[in-house]
Amino acid sequence: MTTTIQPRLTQVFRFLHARYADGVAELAYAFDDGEPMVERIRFPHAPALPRERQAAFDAALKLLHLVAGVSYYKAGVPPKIEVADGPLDDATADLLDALYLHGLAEFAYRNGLDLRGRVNFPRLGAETKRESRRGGASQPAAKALGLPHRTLVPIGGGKDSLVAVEAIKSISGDATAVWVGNSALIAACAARTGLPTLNIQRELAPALFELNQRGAWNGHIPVTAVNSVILAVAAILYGHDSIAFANERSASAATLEYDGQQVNHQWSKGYAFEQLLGDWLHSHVAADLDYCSLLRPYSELAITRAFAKLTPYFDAFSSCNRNFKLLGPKPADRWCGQCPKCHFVFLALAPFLPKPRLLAIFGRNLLDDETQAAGFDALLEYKDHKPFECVGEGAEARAAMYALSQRPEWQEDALVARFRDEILPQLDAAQLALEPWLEPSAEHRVPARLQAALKAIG
Ligand SMILES: CC(=O)N[C@H]1[C@@H](OP(=O)(O)OP(=O)(O)OC[C@H]2O[C@@H](n3ccc(=O)[nH]c3=O)[C@H](O)[C@@H]2O)O[C@H](CO)[C@@H](O)[C@@H]1O[C@H](C)C(=O)N[C@@H](C)C(=O)N[C@@H](CCC(=O)O)C(=O)O
Ligand SMILES: Nc1ncnc2c1ncn2[C@@H]1O[C@H](COP(=O)(O)OP(=O)(O)OP(=O)(O)O)[C@@H](O)[C@H]1O
Repeated sequence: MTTTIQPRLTQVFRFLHARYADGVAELAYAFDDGEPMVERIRFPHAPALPRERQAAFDAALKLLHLVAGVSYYKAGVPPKIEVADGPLDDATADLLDALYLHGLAEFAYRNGLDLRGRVNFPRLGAETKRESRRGGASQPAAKALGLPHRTLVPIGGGKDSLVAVEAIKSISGDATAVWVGNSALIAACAARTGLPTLNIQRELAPALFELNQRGAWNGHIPVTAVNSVILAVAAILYGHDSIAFANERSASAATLEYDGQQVNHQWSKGYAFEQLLGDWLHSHVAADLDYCSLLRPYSELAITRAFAKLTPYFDAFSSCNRNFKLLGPKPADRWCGQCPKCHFVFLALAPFLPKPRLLAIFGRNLLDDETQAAGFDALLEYKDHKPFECVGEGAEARAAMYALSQRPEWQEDALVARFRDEILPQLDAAQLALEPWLEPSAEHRVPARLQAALKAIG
């Protein structure tokens, strides 16, 4: 029984089954011979699936099962992984090995675990591969399905996805604002976009919370990967040919390096994961289903500059992750004002907004509060590493702070003055310009039909 299992002592993590009926996907997992833990994803008003999309849907659902398993696997991290459907082809196993290793790197680091050599998804053996090649079924090559030219744009309640929405609207792209979960804040942002909306519900297995209470391993999981594959299933089901996330260039930068391994809180928002999943969807699901990030060429500072023009969202959005907890009470204010996301977004918007406007958004001046010094120091990578949160690079935080230290309206505020007097003398002034951060880089996977939207951002 799951209720009696000691998760940290388990030997096998088992992927039991993935089923879909009437708009509900059921994903089942177990430790050892324990009771199934079942996660459910609900797709509202799900249309009947056209027959020509069935194989693509099945492939996407199978990947969702494997990817969403990361929430449960982490509770025990047993030495063996079993997949009831049988071993995986190399591309699928590579994707999952990378996701579980790098997406759980922060979890492993903070729990003193080492997952290297431990995460091994079962692969087809050489003999099986030879057999299947003889039968003509080697590496899968998915067909184009003639999916409608429509884009799913995920909404996270923060600034980034709203910049992506407005960029797509600026080229009159046909798009749906979509979000996973039941956040009222995200729903309000999605409604404000004026786009058609789609709200997919996700229910984690209650057994996971029981395991957590009984001392399971716990920590950060690569939630953007889970949301991405939920949207891949939705794209096939509802008929969209593209999924445009809003993951910035800075998301690829590691939070810290430890024992020769990069630990990146935002790994599944980074470019390496985008490439792995984008290629996998092309080869295993549909040649005409594109997965990309519309903000990939841009730094956080380029994005906050773009967001500073989107005034209609100012009284609806929040980047503070405390709003998005599944369990427990939500904060009274949209911005808690204490966490790394609040610190970073305040700092990164400050160079681009009139000061009274910024203070109205946050209801306070975080840079004139000495008690917040340690939080801002971590953002600047001064005496500390970057926080385990979705924040920009240390160098861009330093560039923003430097810009403020040159502005009369900011330079007397406690933490800006402290930066000027204590931190600035230790820095190389040539590395502190804001302008280079506003230049887009060339690296992205935005499909040709959406590339005009990139110009609306930069
Ligand atoms: C909202 C939040 O930040 N949650 C993280 C927090 O969880 P907490 O225990 O404080 O509360 P709940 O969110 O209610 O979660 C309860 C437990 O459920 C498990 N869980 C939840 C969601 C899920 O997808 N899988 C799960 O296993 C987990 O055991 C929770 O304890 O701390 C947790 C432990 O460190 C984090 O796992 C929770 O993070 C959520 C998965 C989450 O949605 N976080 C996003 C706000 C987030 O971090 N986004 C990243 C995106 C980068 C990436 O994809 O890696 C970001 O903004 O940086
Ligand atoms: N609940 C969700 N459902 C679907 N997509 C989500 C959800 N939460 C976040 N995302 C998406 O994941 C990506 C990364 O999220 P992130 O939190 O960085 O973006 P954001 O909320 O738009 O901006 P901010 O950085 O200000 O928080 C974005 O594309 C966002 O839309």
